Amino acid sequence: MPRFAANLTMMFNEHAFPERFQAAAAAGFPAVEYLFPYDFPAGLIAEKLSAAGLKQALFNLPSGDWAKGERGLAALPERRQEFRQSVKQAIDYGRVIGTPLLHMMAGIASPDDLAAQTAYRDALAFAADAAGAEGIGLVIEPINGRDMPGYFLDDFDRAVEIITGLDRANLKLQFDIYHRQIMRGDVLAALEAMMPLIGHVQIASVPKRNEPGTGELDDFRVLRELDRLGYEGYVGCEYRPAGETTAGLDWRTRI
Ligand SMILES: O=C(O)C(=O)[C@@H](O)CO
Ligand SMILES: [Mg+2]
Repeated sequence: MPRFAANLTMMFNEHAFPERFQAAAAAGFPAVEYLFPYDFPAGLIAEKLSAAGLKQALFNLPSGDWAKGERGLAALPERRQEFRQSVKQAIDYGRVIGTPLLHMMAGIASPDDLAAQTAYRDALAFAADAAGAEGIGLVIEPINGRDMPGYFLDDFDRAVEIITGLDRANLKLQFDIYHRQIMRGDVLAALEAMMPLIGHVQIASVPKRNEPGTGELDDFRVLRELDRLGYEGYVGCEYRPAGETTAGLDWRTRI
């Protein structure tokens, strides 16, 4: 059975963010992930984690002005300085919170734009090296264009090619089963082929992004396949509960 991390951005929204840690632990999760910790002091997040007896699985680098539609800075050449500052901020937080992984979002840019391609590869190498110096891994995640129109990293094969090309031991793929099913399907074959490069996995049902087991894919079969393939990381539960979070958690007993 995979080890699950509750995604506190999507789950336990019945509580204010700082109270979600305790709620996730009470619901039996050993670990948590979320998009951004930056609205709170890193020390407070570390206290909440430790008081709840939780491990941190991952969080994202600052990704620009989310409310205005920004989804990362890495592929935006004109934001290079800000991007580099964001790497520093994420690593400062990561050190205090104790995260093993950071997710670097690419931004809204055309994948065919040569300047964006160069900026992205440069940003990725910079962030991987800076995180690696602190013993932290870096992941990148292909995201489907229906949820995130115009997102630069919109293809799994391209992500694999970029990761392989940069050849950094701490640079891996964030394989979100929900995005893969929407973009390409063929989930089991892709997991097997990409497993050596996978640093983090996330799951939600397709198409509604609710609890696993409520959509078109046999999510439980996919989760058992992760075990068979020897995946040892966390599986982030990055789904929107259909109702109250704890009321929908019985899917974990059906794997
Ligand atoms: O949307 C997702 O999927 C994620 O994993 C986020 O980190 C980025 O929005
Ligand atoms: Mg995801």
